[in-house]
Amino acid sequence: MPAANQNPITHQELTQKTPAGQSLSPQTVLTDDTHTTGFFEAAGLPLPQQGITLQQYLHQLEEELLEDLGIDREDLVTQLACYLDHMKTLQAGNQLKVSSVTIAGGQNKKGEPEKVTVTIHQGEIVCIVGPTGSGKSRLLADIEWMAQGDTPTKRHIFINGQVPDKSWRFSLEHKLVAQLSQNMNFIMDLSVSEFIEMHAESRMIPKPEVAAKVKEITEQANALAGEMFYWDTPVTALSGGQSRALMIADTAFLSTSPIVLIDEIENAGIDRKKALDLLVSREKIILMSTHDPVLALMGSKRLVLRHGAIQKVVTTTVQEQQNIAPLQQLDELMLSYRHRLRSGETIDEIDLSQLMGR
Ligand SMILES: Nc1ncnc2c1ncn2[C@@H]1O[C@H](COP(=O)(O)OP(=O)(O)OP(=O)(O)O)[C@@H](O)[C@H]1O
Repeated sequence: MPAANQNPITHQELTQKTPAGQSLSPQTVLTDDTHTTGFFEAAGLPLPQQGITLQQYLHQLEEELLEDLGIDREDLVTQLACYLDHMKTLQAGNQLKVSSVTIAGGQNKKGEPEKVTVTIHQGEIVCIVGPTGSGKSRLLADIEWMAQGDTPTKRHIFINGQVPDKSWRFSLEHKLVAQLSQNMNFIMDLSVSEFIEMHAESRMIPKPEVAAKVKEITEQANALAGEMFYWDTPVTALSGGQSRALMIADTAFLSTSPIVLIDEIENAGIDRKKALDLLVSREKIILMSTHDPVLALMGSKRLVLRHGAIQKVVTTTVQEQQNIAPLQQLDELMLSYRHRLRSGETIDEIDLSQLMGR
């Protein structure tokens, strides 16, 4: 049995360190349920004996061990409370199966009614198109925040046909929606692998599997981006396109969020089709704002925005799906000229023979 510590934390202090709303108290009995076990293991602490209270456990911890780990008892309680809270949120998110998202119209920028209700089902990609400033990003933001008539558009968003639970809307931990926005500026001083490890940890990925995730995500992100980056590259040194590629691979392999919102992936200069394939294979609901015809036709339908409202819902026809291939050829041709420009060549002739010969 470890020696009792000289400065036992008081009952009052312990209670103060326990965040409000958490069911952790000094008298909480530490059972061998997987969550507390996982926490103590990850922290490098001895597993508590069966039936012991949190306070008794803390008193038993050796001072030397805590010093080695660089943690004191008060921080430990705060961290355990946050960890249990996080587990609870994750479990709630995982248990919730999102089979549909419904957008119920509100009003346009002039206050006129938006007479549309659209339901998007699991596994569907829906595109959002419209002129600059027509409200595409606003629509994505409404979904992200699960608007309930409380945004400028007055839209309502329903999950599985119902008003979403308040905790999903306002909790920082709400995991229903992953957002890949246009600006992916990293401010943290982390390497690519540290960044992925941090995400893997917060997703409760078992420690032995984390290294494989880092490798897989780095490889997949590199397959989307242009110039290679490595696991030890600082995230702040990634280009805009590389950052987005990393976030896309990270979302595809680590995020459990059933809804993914993508804002103008085409501006990132990454392989758009590969990126979509990665995300779609995870059976998510995808909403993507785009100006790109190839991407727009990959969706099952597209929402056409104008003056801040959904003006029209267009279902992609079979003919349009067949038109993706020639549009992609055009795209590749443009891309080849872009590469030539980038590598300092001149463009004196345009060769359209490949297109004509299709
Ligand atoms: N229904 C609405 N009522 C009031 N304001 C709106 C409405 N829809 C959009 N807006 C506002 O209009 C502005 C332009 O919208 P937004 O940025 O969503 O356009 P966008 O289509 O994404 O543009 P871009 O293609 O340039 O990215 C924003 O300030 C947004 O909040």
